Amino acid sequence: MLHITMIGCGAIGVGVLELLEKDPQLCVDAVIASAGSEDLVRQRLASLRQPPQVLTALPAEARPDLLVECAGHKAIEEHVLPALERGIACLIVSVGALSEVGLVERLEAAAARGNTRIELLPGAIGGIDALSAAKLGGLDSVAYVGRKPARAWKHTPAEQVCDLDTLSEPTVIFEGSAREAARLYPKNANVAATLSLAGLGLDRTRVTLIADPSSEENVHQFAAKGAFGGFEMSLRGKPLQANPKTSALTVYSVVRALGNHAHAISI
Ligand SMILES: NC(=O)C1=CN([C@@H]2O[C@H](COP(=O)(O)OP(=O)(O)OC[C@H]3O[C@@H](n4cnc5c(N)ncnc54)[C@H](O)[C@@H]3O)[C@@H](O)[C@H]2O)C=CC1
Ligand SMILES: O=C([O-])CC(=O)C(=O)O
Repeated sequence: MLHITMIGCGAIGVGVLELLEKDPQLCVDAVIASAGSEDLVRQRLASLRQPPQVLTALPAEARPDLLVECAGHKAIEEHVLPALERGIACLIVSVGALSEVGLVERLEAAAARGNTRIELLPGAIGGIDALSAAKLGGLDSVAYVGRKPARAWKHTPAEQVCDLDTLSEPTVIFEGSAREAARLYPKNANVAATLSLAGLGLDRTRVTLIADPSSEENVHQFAAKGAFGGFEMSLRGKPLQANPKTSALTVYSVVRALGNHAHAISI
């Protein structure tokens, strides 16, 4: 059995814990919550058969097999970097955090010192395997369009671009590089960062973000061209009820990745 510690216990975290109850080969022993939110997190976990322990940091003596981040960009600096230094393998869902200049190199250095690894999870998008394979032959262009219902852009810089409450037609709220998208939209542009890290890089991947008042789905589309040929992908994700910014597929992506570490055959 694999012993896991999870960072963050919000919409993704709770969804992952509920699904993992069905897998006897995986056990989340502890969740790391933001300081001050421990009681709220314990309430969220109360319906689980074996609720994990709630902590605010990984204890010095703890050695989980895996640490999985489902919290947000700040958790990478706060929890993932120190865990890597201690030799704990980490899975990351807040991939947009890697848009901060120098953070990729710091993560690599920490993992090297700890003799361990970091896995960036696909989350709400698919096709990362094909894109990162295509990169080996050389890519010419990768363009990504992320389209979400207007409510998913609440409390983001999109509020300075348009009035989300009265929006009547699809509106482009951002055009630019994946690095800038991930910096400005840390809860909405992780997919843009993932595609760019798998493909042409954070500065050469073009990103368009759209608020669409008539959509009920988080739609992720990308097109790639290169020596391998061409690739177009369109994924219509259902948002999680607990957080309309986040697609349900992100939960399944985390559970799949954890299962692949535990099961005899990974796919
Ligand atoms: N790669 C992908 O496709 C996607 C990635 N994400 C990332 O996942 C993150 C979490 O998503 P949700 O669960 O929907 O958000 P959420 O807001 O429902 O839950 C996040 C939880 O993490 C906790 N948290 C935040 N910072 C923390 C820290 N430093 N240490 C411990 N706990 C912390 C919060 O208190 C909250 O309970 C997002 O912020 C986003 O960065 C989200 C959707 C898709
Ligand atoms: O869950 C999604 O649809 C994608 C998302 O929020 C992100 O890319 O950060």
